[in-house]
Amino acid sequence: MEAEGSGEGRPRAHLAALVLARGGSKGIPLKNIKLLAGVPLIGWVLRAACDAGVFHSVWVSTDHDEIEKVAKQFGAQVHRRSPEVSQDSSTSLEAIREFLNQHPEVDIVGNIQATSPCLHPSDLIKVADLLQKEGFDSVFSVVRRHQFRWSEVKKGENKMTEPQNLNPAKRYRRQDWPGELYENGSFYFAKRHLIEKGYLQGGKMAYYEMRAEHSVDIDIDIDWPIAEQRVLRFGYFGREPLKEVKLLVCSIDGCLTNGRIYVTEDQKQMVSYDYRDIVGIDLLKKRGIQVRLISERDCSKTLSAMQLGCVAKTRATNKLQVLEDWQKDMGLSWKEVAYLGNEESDVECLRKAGMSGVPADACVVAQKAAGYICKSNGGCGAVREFAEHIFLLLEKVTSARKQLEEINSAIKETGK
Ligand SMILES: CC(=O)N[C@H]1[C@H]([C@H](O)[C@H](O)CO)O[C@](OP(=O)(O)OC[C@H]2O[C@@H](n3ccc(N)nc3=O)[C@H](O)[C@@H]2O)(C(=O)O)C[C@@H]1O
Repeated sequence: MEAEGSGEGRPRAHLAALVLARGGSKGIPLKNIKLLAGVPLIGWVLRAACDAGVFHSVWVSTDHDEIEKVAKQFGAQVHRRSPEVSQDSSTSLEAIREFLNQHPEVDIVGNIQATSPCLHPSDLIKVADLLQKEGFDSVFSVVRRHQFRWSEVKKGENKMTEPQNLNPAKRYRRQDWPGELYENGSFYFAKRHLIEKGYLQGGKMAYYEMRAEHSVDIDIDIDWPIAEQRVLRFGYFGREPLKEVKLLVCSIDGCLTNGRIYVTEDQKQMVSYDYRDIVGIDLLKKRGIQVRLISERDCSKTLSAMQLGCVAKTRATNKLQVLEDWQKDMGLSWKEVAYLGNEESDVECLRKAGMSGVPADACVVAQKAAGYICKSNGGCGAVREFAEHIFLLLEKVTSARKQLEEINSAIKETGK
């Protein structure tokens, strides 16, 4: 994470990334650490900031214990802020000033907003360059929009609406009009002296134009599901190259079923499953992903009755061992294995698998170990949902390759 000197014997100005994440929020409770596509909201931008390699320090300013924990998990340092700058009415500028007061070593601070989770290291590398090499005092993110604006007419006003940026007699087609630049709220970088004077934007200013598909701003509750789809498609997933999943191992009781066992008077056992999950398994198989099932219980009769056509291991006292054996047989690395579990006995497999998920009603330890928490409960569509998550990540593998190329070319361009 540590940024290097300028190479001319003069150390570069201390550039700090600062994510503001108070505990209270107007709409969604504890929004800043709510899971977005299986990752806590602040995690998305912290991952990009840490991996950019241009910051001397990466910080989260918070007033909340749980947010502090998550921030540290994602490699950030934590500034515990005062209640005065943690109110609904507190501005970002107030919180940034408080941070700077307590950190005299920082020369330039970048307020990266967690509410814009599609940020990429390549963006931050270019911004650092504008500040440190090209000498800008402040840089903020914008996005290009092709939107025609009209003046507002208040009720009772005897006025007509007027076109603001178009000529109705000659309406441009999208491709004939460059559009306009809008602040998109992803980040605001500024030198200390500006912020101390009460400005986030000022001095020698520059904007940084972000790609439209990376420009996501979670403002209200309904933005959340849209943002979720966006990060899965366009977000930054970390440095480690993603690998295609080749095998899904699914725990039977509590994932494929809801865990309930009905016992009849003649001692027969019955479980129920959701047909959507069977569709999920079929879709995975069609995409060339093997699905195997695992249970601690002897449920072989139930399984043969279900006719799923999946390899299964019942009475598995050591699930990790079973997975390791399967991996060896199939010649797979952990990265190529996805695991859906719900119990304490699944925790090790969840931790090791390249992709891991739990149904919404999984036990807490399993939830903590998993990368993705389904919205559906076990036996009620969790397998189908996790399959969908795997498909989106497969698309991601392709775009991650492109991202890596972009990071490398950004580094080359800026000569770092
Ligand atoms: C730099 C700045 O002025 N940011 C403001 C932005 C910005 O103008 C828009 O994003 C532009 O599109 O707007 C606000 O944005 P919002 O309230 O969503 O805050 C953005 C993120 O910053 C955290 N935050 C904000 C203020 C504060 N005192 N402490 C904080 O921790 C929030 O928890 C959230 O993660 C707004 O909509 O009211 C309030 C923010 O203060």
